Amino acid sequence: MSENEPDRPDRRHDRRGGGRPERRERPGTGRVGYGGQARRTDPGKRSSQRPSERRRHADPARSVAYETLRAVSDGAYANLELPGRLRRAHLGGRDAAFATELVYGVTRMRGFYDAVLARCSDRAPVDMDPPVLDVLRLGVHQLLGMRVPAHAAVDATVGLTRGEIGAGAASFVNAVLRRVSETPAEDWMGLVAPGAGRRAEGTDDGAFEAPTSLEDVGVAHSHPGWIVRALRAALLAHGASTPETVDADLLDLLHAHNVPADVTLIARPGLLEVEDLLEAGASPGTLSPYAAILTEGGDPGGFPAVRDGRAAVQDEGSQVLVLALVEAYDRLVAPGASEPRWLDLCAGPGGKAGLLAALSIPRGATLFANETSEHRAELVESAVGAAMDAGAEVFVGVGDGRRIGAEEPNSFDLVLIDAPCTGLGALRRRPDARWRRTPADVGDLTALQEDLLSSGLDALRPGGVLGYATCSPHEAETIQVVNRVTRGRADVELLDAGRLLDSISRSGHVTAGRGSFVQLWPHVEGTDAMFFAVMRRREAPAGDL
Ligand SMILES: C[S@@+](CC[C@H](N)C(=O)[O-])C[C@H]1O[C@@H](n2cnc3c(N)ncnc32)[C@H](O)[C@@H]1O
Repeated sequence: MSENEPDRPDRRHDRRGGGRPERRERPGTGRVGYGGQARRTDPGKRSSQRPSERRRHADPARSVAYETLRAVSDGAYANLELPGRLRRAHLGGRDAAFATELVYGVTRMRGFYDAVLARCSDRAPVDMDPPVLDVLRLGVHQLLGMRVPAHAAVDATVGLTRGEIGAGAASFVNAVLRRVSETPAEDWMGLVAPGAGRRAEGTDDGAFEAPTSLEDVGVAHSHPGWIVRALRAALLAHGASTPETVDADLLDLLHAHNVPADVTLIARPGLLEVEDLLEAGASPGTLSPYAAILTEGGDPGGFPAVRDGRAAVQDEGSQVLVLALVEAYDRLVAPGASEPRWLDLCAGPGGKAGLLAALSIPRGATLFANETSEHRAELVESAVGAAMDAGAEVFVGVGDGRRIGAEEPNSFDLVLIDAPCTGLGALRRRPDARWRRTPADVGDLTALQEDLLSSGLDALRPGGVLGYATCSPHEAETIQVVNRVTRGRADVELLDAGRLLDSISRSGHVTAGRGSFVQLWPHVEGTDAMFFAVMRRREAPAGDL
């Protein structure tokens, strides 16, 4: 076994923590002073190597992980930053997988790891030098999240520190990580978050201990407290939980955010048969008839159809909301439509536009894909390329979607608004979003979302259908936006999005639809937490119907 390999196959974050462990010695009684010698370390665990023999430099995988985390701390996006760094360091195979696990593991669990570090140092994580904090988090992830053997995790992280930061920091990191390693991984949760409650994996029969503190729930599952509270409220608001079940459901949801999601592909309808992906080793999806799931970390780039755009990476939640909207169009609009025009108001980077473009071909519709960012509009152009080669008529434009309703009123038979949002529904795939977002973002985004929805409704032809979607379940961005905008409009009716979802889903019945809205959940449907509502512009003012 290489030193990079965990000694247990399961690298997942252990959801069962939170129960009170039997106490041995209380960590934190021997905290490590910063920038100097450890005040207390177990002499029996000291390295037997002389300093001159100790590792001076990190291996390339850890270096790439460290540099990526530094970039993320400075505002970069992990998913955009890491691939280029892996390429430039010529890392592939197991080393690339190891670096990826380090980056995403630390990004997911750093809230919990910081609570552990706070017990092992006399300096709070927020007061540490950011580079030192990043290496410490890398070390803690190896110790607690990956179960890399303690000596390998500590020595390699100290070598990384010595090479990247300096000898003084290396001795501090050495002392703190040794302190962390003195307590078994499974005990840490109960120590730093005793009120987090407990939910045993795969059971709902009594193996649940209710949390007594939402702050501790956030620490244990590494989510900021405001997100924990917002998600709990969202579970209730969307009817996914009752007051009796909400705490157990919340723990399941937060746990799901910390488990890496499988990559899901879509075989774009009319361009590729989903069977072609299944024959190449993918598994069928659970909701979308066009979904193919790559389990075991399959590489989408290995599929020629992904490379040429007949297939794409797309979560099933995103697939089904487009399919449900087009189902509404087929039932209510298509029979009377001539030269239909479709609008994707917020199209970048183009995942849903790619699906809409494929679906527009047999329906003879022209798709206008609008995006406010020039760069993201370029990505839309490439996403719709394969459908255009197959005959789709697509125009990509750069503009502010808030103005289209006034500039082109009553013009489109179908409008999709996949609104800019907090992304709290996609934390499995974008773990850095939980640390980037703030409660203030919610207010800014809901104002924009309301303006976009009003504009999209104005752009809709009477009789046309509109889908409003977010990859966030936050009540303010979902139910409240739709209710506030539609309340004042007698010309708009909400359609039963749940029934539309049922009619296009593989099983024919999905519990996610309640009333007019659909809210999917990672811990229930296994998708991102997409919300969508479908509405129709009435043919005539309500009084004349
Ligand atoms: C959730 S993303 C859309 C994802 C896209 N539908 C897809 O499936 O790939 C929201 C997009 O809205 C864009 N956006 C933000 N403000 C906008 C505005 N005022 N008008 C149009 N697009 C906007 C953002 O740049 C972002 O690309």
